[in-house]
Amino acid sequence: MALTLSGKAALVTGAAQGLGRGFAEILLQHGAKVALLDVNETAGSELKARFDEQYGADSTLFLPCDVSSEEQLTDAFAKTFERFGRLDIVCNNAGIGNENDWEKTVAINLNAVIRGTYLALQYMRKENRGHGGVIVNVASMAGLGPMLTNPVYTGTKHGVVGFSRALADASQVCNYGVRINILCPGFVNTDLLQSLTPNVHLEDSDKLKEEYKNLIGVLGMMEVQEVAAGFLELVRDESRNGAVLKVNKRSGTSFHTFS
Ligand SMILES: NC(=O)C1=CN([C@@H]2O[C@H](COP(=O)(O)OP(=O)(O)OC[C@H]3O[C@@H](n4cnc5c(N)ncnc54)[C@H](O)[C@@H]3O)[C@@H](O)[C@H]2O)C=CC1
Ligand SMILES: CCCCCC(=O)/C=C/C=C\C/C=C\C/C=C\CCCC(=O)O
Repeated sequence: MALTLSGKAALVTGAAQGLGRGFAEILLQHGAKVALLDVNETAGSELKARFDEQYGADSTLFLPCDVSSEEQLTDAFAKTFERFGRLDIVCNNAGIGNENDWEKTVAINLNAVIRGTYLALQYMRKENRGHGGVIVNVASMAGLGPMLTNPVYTGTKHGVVGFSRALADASQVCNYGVRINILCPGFVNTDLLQSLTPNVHLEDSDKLKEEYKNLIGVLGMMEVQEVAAGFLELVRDESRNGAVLKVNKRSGTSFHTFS
């Protein structure tokens, strides 16, 4: 069965640009209302203005939010529920790749995904006030195998995969009425890839840079829309819980594979 998105309310973190923006837009195109959370207030406000023209001002809400702040994330969930009167879809997407400030990377990529998932359950679980729903946690193919230039990033993404799979099974056993799925893209053409800097904790960065280039050669480079289609599948396919969807590209075609 495919979930109907019209009349549903969603929350997407890191929504101002890149993949988060693509996920928010595909939800809007299918009739959902979307709370856009991002730490970048300028980009978030500009996007909200653009979405107002295309989808109407009532369809979105921009909430400035640093997901690594417990107070800000909790407040953003409360404001979303207050505004839309319900919460059905949550995408924990915000992520960074800073290996040098690795504590910040763990705080955003893993701790905030855990907190965002628990907050989502609080609002969506059927035995609370919720209608049930779906959570999509954005990991990476680096959540399934090693990315040599980015060991901390790799660790956080493996953490997202393991945490989300365990909770998906718990949700099923305990009848929460909430599906939890995991999206693992390969390389996508966004600003994140421009933010890679040499890792001060590692030596011989030239060899690692070579590895990185080779990996892009093997996995290819995707555009946001190709990944957004996979995201939509995880949201809409009601038979999917605990699904890990790999999206990558070869010979110009993007592949969706469940593992
Ligand atoms: N671009 C790629 O090749 C891939 C990206 N991913 C994952 O996709 C997710 C999105 O990445 P991209 O769109 O590529 O990156 P991006 O850098 O283009 O966008 C990330 C967004 O998150 C926001 N953000 C960063 N820190 C935040 C915080 N503390 N609180 C709230 N918002 C924050 C940024 O302001 C930005 O709008 C990340 O989790 C990333 O790890 C996964 C696989 C591949
Ligand atoms: C911080 C740098 C930006 C990284 C963006 C990103 O997440 C890209 C990931 C691309 C590939 C992942 C790298 C290594 C994983 C290697 C093999 C995984 C294969 C696992 C499998 O097929 O099951």
